[in-house]
Amino acid sequence: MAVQTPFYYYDLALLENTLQALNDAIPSSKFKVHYAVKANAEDRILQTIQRYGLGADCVSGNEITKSIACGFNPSEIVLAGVGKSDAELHTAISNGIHSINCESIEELEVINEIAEQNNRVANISFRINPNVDAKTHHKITTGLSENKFGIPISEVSRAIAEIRKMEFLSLSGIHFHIGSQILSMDPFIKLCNQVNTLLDEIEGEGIQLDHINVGGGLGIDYLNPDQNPIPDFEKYFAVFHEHLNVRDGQTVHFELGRSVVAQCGSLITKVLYVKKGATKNFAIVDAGMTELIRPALYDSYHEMENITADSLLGTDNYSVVGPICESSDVFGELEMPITKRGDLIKIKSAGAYGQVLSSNYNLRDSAKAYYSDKNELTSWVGSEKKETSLT
Ligand SMILES: Cc1ncc(COP(=O)(O)O)c(C=O)c1O
Ligand SMILES: N[C@@H](CCCC[NH3+])C(=O)O
Repeated sequence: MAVQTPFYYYDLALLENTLQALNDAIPSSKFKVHYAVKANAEDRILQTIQRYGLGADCVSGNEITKSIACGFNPSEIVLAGVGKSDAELHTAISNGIHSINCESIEELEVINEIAEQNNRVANISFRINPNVDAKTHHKITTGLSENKFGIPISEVSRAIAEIRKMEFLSLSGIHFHIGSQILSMDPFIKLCNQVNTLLDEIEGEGIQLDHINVGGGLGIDYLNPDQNPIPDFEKYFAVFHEHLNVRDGQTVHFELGRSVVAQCGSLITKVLYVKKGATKNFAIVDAGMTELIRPALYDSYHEMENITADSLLGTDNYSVVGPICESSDVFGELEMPITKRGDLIKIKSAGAYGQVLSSNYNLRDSAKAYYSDKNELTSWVGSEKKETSLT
């Protein structure tokens, strides 16, 4: 079978185990998880997640349309985004999604107009910027005052005054998202404390909210993906169960992306050349920042493994680089079994913010996705090389 490298490989059994672990860890019937579609929007991934009862957190009109096509009920879809276009708002409102996370007072008037055109009342959550430091990479921090996201806490009263004037809007919740790849629970505890104070204030204005959306952000173990394939959902949910003062009748929404899908995906790439450089060996592979941009964008670490090398031949150090015409097109440096042209390298933890962030820069072809429940691929790897497992 002709299989073109590079390709994404998704372990659906691991995805299902992760979803089961997530559901088992939910401590309260008031908790509802919406999967952040931006992390991976492959049909089969979305369909699997939908089967486990999660809702969808979208950031574009196309994500809403795709989520509905993959089986999500519009009443379990939320939309966020600092710059929603009129067309995207039409998509959200005409489909009757659960709520729109409004990120500025300026946006309210536009949403109100579009709701009126659709002759519907739109449920609004205020996305509030809590100025909580997520203590993660600065490029994926979203809840600090300097970030573009959300309404500043100091503006909440004004936002309430404005929404009261809008005939086609109903304030049903508040929303937060402080950042991504968060491993310490401290920022989430700080967030809970901020939310509690704000809930008191909002209730002081005579408003009862039906949901509190605390966003996503739970991190994964990029350093030990094989040992820790499933994040500690129990510890994460316990923080909110313990620290959030949820009122009777209120639900708590979560928007988890990375923690659901990162570990089930890998990028499989073939070694084109092993080149002896002046100071190091380069393993030049056929995947690049076009298939996985995280190392180039955030200097992020992804574990790699030569899955076809003969381990008896010894090891050497390699800088694994892609073919793209950019010096940042580097996946990392590591010691691997002696590597040669034609070997396959598995770049792990690529299921989140991998394929969705791919591009055709340098006019490259788009890499395809394969899934573990089709054994065509395992036999392909086996016939190309020696018997090896992708999982
Ligand atoms: C508003 C919002 N919700 C949810 C997520 C998902 O975050 P994560 O993949 O870290 O769980 C993001 C991305 O950071 C986001 O911007
Ligand atoms: N793209 C980022 C996460 C951003 C999340 C979206 N707000 C990453 O790969 O880590």
